[in-house]
Amino acid sequence: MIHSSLVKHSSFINGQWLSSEDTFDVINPYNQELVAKLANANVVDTENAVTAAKQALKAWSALSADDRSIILRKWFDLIMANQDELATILTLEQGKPLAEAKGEIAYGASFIEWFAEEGKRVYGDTIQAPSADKRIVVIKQPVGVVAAITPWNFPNAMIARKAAAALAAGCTFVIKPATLTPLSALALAELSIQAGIPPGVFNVVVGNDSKTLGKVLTTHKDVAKFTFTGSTAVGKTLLKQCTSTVKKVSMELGGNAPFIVFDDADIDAAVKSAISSKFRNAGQTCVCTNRILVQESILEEFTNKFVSAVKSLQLGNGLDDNISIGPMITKEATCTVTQLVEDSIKAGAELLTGGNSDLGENFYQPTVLSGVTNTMPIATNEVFGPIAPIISFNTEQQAIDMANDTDYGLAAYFYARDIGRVWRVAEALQFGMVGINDSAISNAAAPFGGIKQSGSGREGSKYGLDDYLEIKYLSMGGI
Ligand SMILES: NC(=O)c1ccc[n+]([C@@H]2O[C@H](COP(=O)([O-])OP(=O)(O)OC[C@H]3O[C@@H](n4cnc5c(N)ncnc54)[C@H](O)[C@@H]3O)[C@@H](O)[C@H]2O)c1
Ligand SMILES: O=C[C@H](O)CS(=O)(=O)O
Repeated sequence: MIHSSLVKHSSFINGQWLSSEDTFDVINPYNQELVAKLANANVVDTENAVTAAKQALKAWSALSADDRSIILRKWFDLIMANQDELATILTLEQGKPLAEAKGEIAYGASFIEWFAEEGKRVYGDTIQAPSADKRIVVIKQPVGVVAAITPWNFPNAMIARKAAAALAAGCTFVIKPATLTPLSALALAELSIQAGIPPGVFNVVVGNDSKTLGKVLTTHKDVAKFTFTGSTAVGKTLLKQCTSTVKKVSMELGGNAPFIVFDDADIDAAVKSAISSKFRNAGQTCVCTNRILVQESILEEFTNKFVSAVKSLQLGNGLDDNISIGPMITKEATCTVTQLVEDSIKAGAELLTGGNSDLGENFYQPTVLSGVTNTMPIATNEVFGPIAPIISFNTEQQAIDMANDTDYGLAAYFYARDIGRVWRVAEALQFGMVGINDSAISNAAAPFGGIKQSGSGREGSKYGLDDYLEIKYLSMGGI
């Protein structure tokens, strides 16, 4: 168990901490030890959270963007002042190495800093009217109460990335974080109090009956907008549930990122980039490299250098120094990747390094498979684990066709130096985000999001507010 003033044990609704006899456990993925027992929210609690957000909306949206900015900036300052403690809580509930957890806290906070300023840049229009006695004005207003559901793999940043834009736009917010990793969200709630965010503006509902709580958030008539980050399968279910009240919806879903290495690439740079993109968060990242496509003429050189680098990665407890890969989130997740590897080897792939680990039930070694085809399970599924499948190709068009042969369209990466190739491949790849000689693509200034079955909408950047604003057209006659 962890003892910190930022560790909270119940939902946060209308500025109050809820209590309940019914509890659920938060478990440390490293050793399966109990981290905390939390009060389990129910339907009524969730409805009360929406009501609190609706009641707080008028006053919060009536504040000037500057006044909201001051409060959000204070929230950012408090998060950064508590970065180490927040990171420790995050690693205890999610497992990632502490250095990555600290990075996630700063990354999540950067969206609050970004939208504290961006909220001041909501602009409207005046439009030339068709007749002299009319005037046309376009204004933008906050959509209203926003409900959100987020995943376990980035338990701080996925919430901050949404709440920052929603609050800056003048909306109020109800979040149901992942059942496996609720502590980071509750710590943000505690700091929201200290920042002066009024009761009802930021509400956190925690519970282990996601389906029931999610049904309230996707069907409640007072929720104007629903935003989800998670798997494509769950996203489709929630999207359907939102139709009954025609909510404004944004979806950040699954991915199947290709990492293409062409024969004109800087191979050493490509190896380093592929390692960080593949093994960040033990491969449990939506924009992780999922398939490595290497041109035949450089396949041996790239593979040898990549395998050598993988063998230097250290598996262990995220709280310890010099650990590059922590545990996977659950035993079930480990079993899933084990099956994907075994099925691909049966289909003809070769294990170059890695495989099962004796460190514990949630551990799987950083693994490289060669001789993989784009139709093997390890290439067609979102692996969400520390497995690097290497697929060879001959021509540029073959690489593009293989990269695009997926229902996902979130992130893609490629390494090349010929300027003509860079433009041809960048424009041909069917993904929302493309890293060119770069795989560190996530930041608050850029529009994060996907196409196809990776979702809709964008988070971060000047585009990130659009999802939380409604356009209103004013027609003035009789002038
Ligand atoms: N595109 C992005 O920005 C992004 C970011 C992070 C993760 N992801 C994706 O999320 C997935 C991994 O996260 P996960 O395992 O938590 O995903 P998940 O879809 O299983 O769960 C996500 C959230 O939905 C909740 N949930 C699950 N079933 C539900 C239901 N029937 N009704 C209501 N809520 C429900 C969970 O409790 C959790 O809070 C991967 O596919 C990954 O690619 C995408
Ligand atoms: O897993 C999904 C996250 O959005 C990854 S990132 O931290 O935004 O790159």
